[in-house]
Amino acid sequence: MVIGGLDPTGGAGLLRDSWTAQRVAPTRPVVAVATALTDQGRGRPARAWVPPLATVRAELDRVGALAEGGAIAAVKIGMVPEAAAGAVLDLLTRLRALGSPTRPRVVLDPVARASDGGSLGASPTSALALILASDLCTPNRDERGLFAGHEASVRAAGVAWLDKAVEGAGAGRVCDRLVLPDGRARSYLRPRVEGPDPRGTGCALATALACGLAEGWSLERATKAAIAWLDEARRHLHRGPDGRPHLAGPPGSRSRSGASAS
Ligand SMILES: Cc1ncc(COP(=O)(O)O)c(N)n1
Repeated sequence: MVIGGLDPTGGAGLLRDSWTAQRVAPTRPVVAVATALTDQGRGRPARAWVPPLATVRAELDRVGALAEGGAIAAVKIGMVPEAAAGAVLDLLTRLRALGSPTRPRVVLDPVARASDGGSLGASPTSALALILASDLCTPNRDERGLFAGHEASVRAAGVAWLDKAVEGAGAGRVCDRLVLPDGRARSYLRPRVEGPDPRGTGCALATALACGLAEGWSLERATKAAIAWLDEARRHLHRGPDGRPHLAGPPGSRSRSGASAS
């Protein structure tokens, strides 16, 4: 289950999530709800529009009903504009009320800005409310700055935290750090994959992680597997319709040449 914005270039957002889930967990059906339509990648800052809120709410209600029937194993949430934040929070509150094993696990990848510029996500206050109602939050460096000082409430809410690309990994290396709600931490230190930084890596990692959680894996195992999957995927880039390097498209699509697109 993926909830987020539609980036028509497929670099990030719902298309990226859906293609990632199809590659990582090909037998699992994907259900998607669009919280926004975006226009990005023409050398201008990204712009976003929210579909009629009643439609978004109706779609999220449908997801809530599917989850109550035990049909949703995991949820990945990406871009949530301010106008849709209340509706998504209502869904997360509804999911949290479900008992195990019906309750889907929720991975939230906060999206504040597009890498091309342009603000996309909800206010830090609304985003924090969504974080506190999820199971794992995967902010990038800029986004985690928005939530500095809230670590204690995040932990108290039972939410794990994955810091990507933490400082001090050393030359040619990269390290992500998972902090569990009980304070235990696990570091994933590995060689950096050389080459351009493609779009949508945050979306892809969070979705791959949700796919692992859907299998019933622990956070540590799902994180390790998702990081390994993304590191490999970074080796197979193509130039997207926006001229930027993208991860591969849906399974079966050819990875076009021009992998070193910048
Ligand atoms: C709909 C949507 N979701 C997420 C991102 C972040 O991705 P990126 O950092 O590649 O701009 C984005 N630009 N658009």
